[in-house]
Amino acid sequence: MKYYFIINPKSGKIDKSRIEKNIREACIVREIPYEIIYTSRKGEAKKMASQIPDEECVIFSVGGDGSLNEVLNGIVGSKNKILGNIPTGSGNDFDKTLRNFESGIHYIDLGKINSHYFINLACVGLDADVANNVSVIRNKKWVPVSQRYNVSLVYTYFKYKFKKLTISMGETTVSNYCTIFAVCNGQYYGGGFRIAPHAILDDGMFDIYVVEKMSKIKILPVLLKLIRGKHENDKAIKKYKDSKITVDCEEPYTFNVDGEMLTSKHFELEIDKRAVQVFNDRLFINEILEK
Ligand SMILES: Nc1ncnc2c1ncn2[C@@H]1O[C@H](COP(=O)(O)OP(=O)(O)OP(=O)(O)O)[C@@H](O)[C@H]1O
Repeated sequence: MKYYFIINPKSGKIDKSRIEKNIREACIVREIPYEIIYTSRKGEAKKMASQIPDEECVIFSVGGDGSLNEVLNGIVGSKNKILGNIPTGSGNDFDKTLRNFESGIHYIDLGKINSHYFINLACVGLDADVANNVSVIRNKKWVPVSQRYNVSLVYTYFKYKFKKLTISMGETTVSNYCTIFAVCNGQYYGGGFRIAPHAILDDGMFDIYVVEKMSKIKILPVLLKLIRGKHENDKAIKKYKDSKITVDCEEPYTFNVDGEMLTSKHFELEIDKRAVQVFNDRLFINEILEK
């Protein structure tokens, strides 16, 4: 079976020439036919993945969660293309859940938001704005790469404006101004916050976390608990499990979807059960990431 590697040279800080050398060595030792392709701009990974012949193969995203999302959206629907991930991005949140899954090739669930697929998490509210504003902070050359998320957190905390959402799932409707709304397939977001410690990649359900409007002073302890992974029993945090959700907003609102932005006034989210095969041979992945 052939392996394809789609490398985002701009992801994270890992030296991609070393990764390329490790890929070549790992494939040659195993006598696996392979091809390496580099992206030159945003959006290209999806196109490249969709243009690969629909024959049994593994297509690896070599990058962060944004690149993985692009490759996923390029292969979804194919019965032959298996999704692989060599996590060389800054956050790599999806891999933090996948790496605890059994080694091998597995069918896992996907989330769908309007017509866009996601593998890890879709969120809207303060936490999503922090992730979305990282792209604003990225342009400020005086902010070190390691501090982008923290600077975005402070910037977003002061600028955040609550917006009203109507969230419908099963018998439940939540209609209020929103602090946090996270729809999780994976467990981690924001470069390592374990928002959904009980989320399972193949259970056919989203783990859903909602924090309604509260004063900005009261948000701080909730955020601190979230950062420390101690938020599960906080009364301000409501938890649900469902496979279908609709969200309506009075004005356009921007979801963060696997690290990418999606703006609309109406969102339909649903689980596509066991919709993609993922490659999780940890020996192979770790060999490529080795120094
Ligand atoms: N050659 C390229 N030049 C510029 N941007 C690219 C290129 N290839 C892909 N991109 C875009 O770069 C963005 C960030 O990539 P990615 O998410 O893989 O890395 P990251 O931000 O370092 O990691 P993470 O999302 O895990 O924090 C994505 O939106 C992707 O579409």
